[in-house]
Amino acid sequence: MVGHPEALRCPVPRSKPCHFLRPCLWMAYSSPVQGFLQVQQRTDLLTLVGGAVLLLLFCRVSQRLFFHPLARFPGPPAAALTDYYITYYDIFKGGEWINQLRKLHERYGPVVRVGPNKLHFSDPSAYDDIYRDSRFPKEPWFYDAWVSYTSSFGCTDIKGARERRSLLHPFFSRRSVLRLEPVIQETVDRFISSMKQNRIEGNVINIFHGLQSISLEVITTFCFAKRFDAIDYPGYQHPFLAIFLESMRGIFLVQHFPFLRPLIFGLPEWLVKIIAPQSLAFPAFTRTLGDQIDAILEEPTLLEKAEQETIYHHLLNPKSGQQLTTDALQHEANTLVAAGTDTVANIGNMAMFQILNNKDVQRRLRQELRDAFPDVDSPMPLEKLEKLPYLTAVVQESLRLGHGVVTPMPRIAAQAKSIGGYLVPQGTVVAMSVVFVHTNPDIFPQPLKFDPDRWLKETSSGLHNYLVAFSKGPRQCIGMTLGWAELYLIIGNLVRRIDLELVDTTKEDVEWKALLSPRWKGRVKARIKKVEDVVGS
Ligand code: HEM
Repeated sequence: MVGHPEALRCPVPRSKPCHFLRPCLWMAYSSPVQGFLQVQQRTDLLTLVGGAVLLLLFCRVSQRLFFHPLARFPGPPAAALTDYYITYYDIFKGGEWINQLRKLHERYGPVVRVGPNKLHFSDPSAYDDIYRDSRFPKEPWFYDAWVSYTSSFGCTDIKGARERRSLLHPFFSRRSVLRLEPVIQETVDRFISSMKQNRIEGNVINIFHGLQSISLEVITTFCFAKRFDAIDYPGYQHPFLAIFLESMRGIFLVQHFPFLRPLIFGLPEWLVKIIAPQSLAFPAFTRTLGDQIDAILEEPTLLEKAEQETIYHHLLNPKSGQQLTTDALQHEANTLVAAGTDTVANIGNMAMFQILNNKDVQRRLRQELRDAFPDVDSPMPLEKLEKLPYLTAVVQESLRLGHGVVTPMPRIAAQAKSIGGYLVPQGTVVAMSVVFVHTNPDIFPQPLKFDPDRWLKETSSGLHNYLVAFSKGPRQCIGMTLGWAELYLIIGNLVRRIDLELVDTTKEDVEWKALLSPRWKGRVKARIKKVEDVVGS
């Protein structure tokens, strides 16, 4: 009706305006004035909406700060208001969340509110309360980002996870791992041969990359009966390993900004390459593993022809009673390869640095291994390595200081429960990084010192309860037996059969930032001093 004569004629239809009012009314409904009024109305509307938003915000802020069930727990107000508090340390400060957690616990005590609905604990007693409770599911917000919701790792449904674990369990049993020991040994042998070759060429070795290629070879052989031949790559830098590391960064990004997921997976590759090239790593990672699964599904005889049993024998076993979709097979592959590669390499990296950096540890370990295997040519069976007390203590101490997974793994308190002595309301997201158990000075005096002897004292039997690198409870690491086996065989063989020395490496090189696992700030570099003997040379 704007500007319509009818509209001008009957603004006040029932009362006849006096002469004085008429021009005023005309003015009021003429275009410029009406425009002004419209602007006015719009401003009013904006003010109204703005006011409503501010009111809602005010209510939200007050609810989170003063009336939320977690309001009584101490912590920074910013964390009580938004989960982006953690995002800031995880993403913008690049893996600084654990350091910030340390500061928060120093300031606020053993329990800190780290998100609107999240608590983090630092008292070791809380670890069992959280992770051993079979009623506490994994938190979907955290685990969905791994694009492995139907896998053993990513499944947040308690019953679903139990079923998947029971399907996988036979493969990870002690008996299975012993049966597969020759695969690990053969991989370590190839690695030692390649190190000898590097020595001839005068190359310094990046220990972490070397160990990553061993663990990748082992897990892909176990999964798909296929080697990636990562050990044969120059500098042990198989492209898959670079993709793998980048994809971890991409996952963290998607975790904090879930709206990015359809962008990464939906947009054409050329566009993502321009906008966020690093995020392409994850699709590339899953594609590489997807290709392995497609190959098995197209040619099932690949598994039959395999020299040893593989994980996919179990997953595709019709007798299991579980029919896995292609997506589920893919998710499990993502999980197994990621979980089996980085963890072992990280702990091994810490172990080799500490051994080579500490002459006394190196001397005692070598002596024990020499006594057990006087002939350097003789095989070093896992069962015999496991009986060596000092080697065992070195592995334990490496697990303690290498941690395994450092980012706090969140669980949902399915019921109100006392955790670390604090009554936590039902529905709260609770977590505790293993770092707070492994570096607790009351349990491990001088916690940052690499001291294998702490595991050998008569009083140390209770210490095992506080070695939680593989976590605890119903979602404890399913590959724990395999992880231990790899560490015994890698460390035992490397220390007994070659004489390594560090090159330009200091303890700052094993400082880390948290990106699920520790991400080393530097590199542990070493070269062979003397070859006592090398298998396959
Ligand atoms: C030293 C080596 C290893 C360490 C320190 C380690 C540590 C861990 C930790 C802390 C978890 C619990 C994660 C969570 O709470 O969500 C876990 C889970 C898992 N790990 Fe390991 N791991 C190691 C080796 C392996 C290996 C070799 C495999 C073999 C594929 C493996 C497969 C898994 C799987 C499938 C899960 C998920 C289990 C579940 O949620 O039910 N891990 N690991």
